[in-house]
Amino acid sequence: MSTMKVCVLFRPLNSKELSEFGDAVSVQGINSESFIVKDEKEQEFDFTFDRVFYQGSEQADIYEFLALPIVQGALDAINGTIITYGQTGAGKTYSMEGPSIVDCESKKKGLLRRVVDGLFEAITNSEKPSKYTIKLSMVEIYMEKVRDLFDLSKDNIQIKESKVHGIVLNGATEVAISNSAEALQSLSSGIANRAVGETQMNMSSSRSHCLYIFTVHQDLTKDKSRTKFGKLILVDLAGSEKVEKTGAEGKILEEAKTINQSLTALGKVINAMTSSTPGKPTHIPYRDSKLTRILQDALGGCSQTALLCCCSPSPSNSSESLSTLRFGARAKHVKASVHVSCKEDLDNTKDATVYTYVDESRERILAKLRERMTDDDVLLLEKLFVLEGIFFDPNSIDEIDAAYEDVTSRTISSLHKAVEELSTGVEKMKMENVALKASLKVSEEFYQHQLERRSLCFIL
Ligand SMILES: Nc1ncnc2c1ncn2[C@@H]1O[C@H](COP(=O)(O)OP(=O)(O)OP(=O)(O)O)[C@@H](O)[C@H]1O
Repeated sequence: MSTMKVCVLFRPLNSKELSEFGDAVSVQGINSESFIVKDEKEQEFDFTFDRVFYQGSEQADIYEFLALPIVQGALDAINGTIITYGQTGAGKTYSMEGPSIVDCESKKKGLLRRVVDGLFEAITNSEKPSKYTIKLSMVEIYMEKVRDLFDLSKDNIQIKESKVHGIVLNGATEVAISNSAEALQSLSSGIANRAVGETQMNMSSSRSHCLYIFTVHQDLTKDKSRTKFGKLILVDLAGSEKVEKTGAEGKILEEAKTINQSLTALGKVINAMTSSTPGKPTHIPYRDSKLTRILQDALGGCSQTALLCCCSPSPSNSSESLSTLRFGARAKHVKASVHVSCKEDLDNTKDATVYTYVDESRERILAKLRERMTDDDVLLLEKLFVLEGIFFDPNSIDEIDAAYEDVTSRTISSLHKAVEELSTGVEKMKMENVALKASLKVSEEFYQHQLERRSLCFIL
């Protein structure tokens, strides 16, 4: 099942484009999925995506088509990512925030506000006997450093991985939000902090990636033993334009290279997912950038992803628009399956709660067992597997992590020690070699001397 939805948005022409090129556009729509784009040489390129939003499209339509299924997924513990991609000024932030996050007429509200409203609306209307808790984190990635937008003093957040919670931003502020108004307040303070950070670091927001991370915890109240959680990440990427080609120097060039690296990493991850064969493990290079690492468990494989390729319709930007569209076209081939993150109490009779992380392999094993056994027997085996450590027991994850780190650091230090011992041994052997050579030389000279004496005696 393909869960990568790729859409294209052509924003309206801006005043600069109108004054330079009038109302000329490089895009010719065919229908709601296909269009043609002309490059500077008037060469035409066909594209087909899941949906095209032409100039004048409604923000509500974009939300409903692109984001709503992902919002619903997050409430069902399916991780999801919504990414806006495109050159600076193409409409990424406008799509996320609208013209302003707070002060904005209802029709123009961006994805963020609609996602928040969608989450709380679904919770209110939910017939499930569940208790939901939503938490929000906001971070910015600039020059490969992750900064907490709720606390600018945390400017180098580390990324960790836990088997229970997946990718975790170590120490990043998580704000509990219980309604749309609270969410809006937090979002606007994060966005204001981003502007403060921009001034502090003398950079532009278009040179950093901004991530809005919503975590939805769901406790099934009737059966307190089950907790599900889904993560929904909205990503407003840095501008994808090729600044290197413009002859930029110094800091701007460094920024451009870093952005390029992380967008390339994103492209590689998408390509790796695209070329993967079901059933065959493929290496997906999530660790190549902070961006892909953070998105690891909310991108591809086990999650639902949507990419909004934002483009200018102006002929003056056709080259950048084509580059954005090619990125989107590659992403379009992603095939993935949906995965549910779920912690489940398997033994309510015990004081200590035993949670089991439901992963795909475990589900596969259980499905196989269910073919031959009764549900009760499978449940019993499942408990046994947890006790025997055959299935993962997330309660011990911290201990496992700590033990793993411990073993790793012990291995590294014993390797260091071995290298030191080897170097000392080599030095010792070198010195012995020098001494041996010297004594050999003395012996040779002595022998030579004896030979000369003998031959002299013989002559006499
Ligand atoms: N869908 C749209 N409808 C109306 N105006 C838009 C739309 N998209 C963008 N604009 C206008 O274009 C301007 C630039 O858009 P925006 O700031 O969203 O670009 P961006 O891609 O986020 O750029 P950056 O990389 O600098 O963040 C906005 O100020 C907005 O006025």
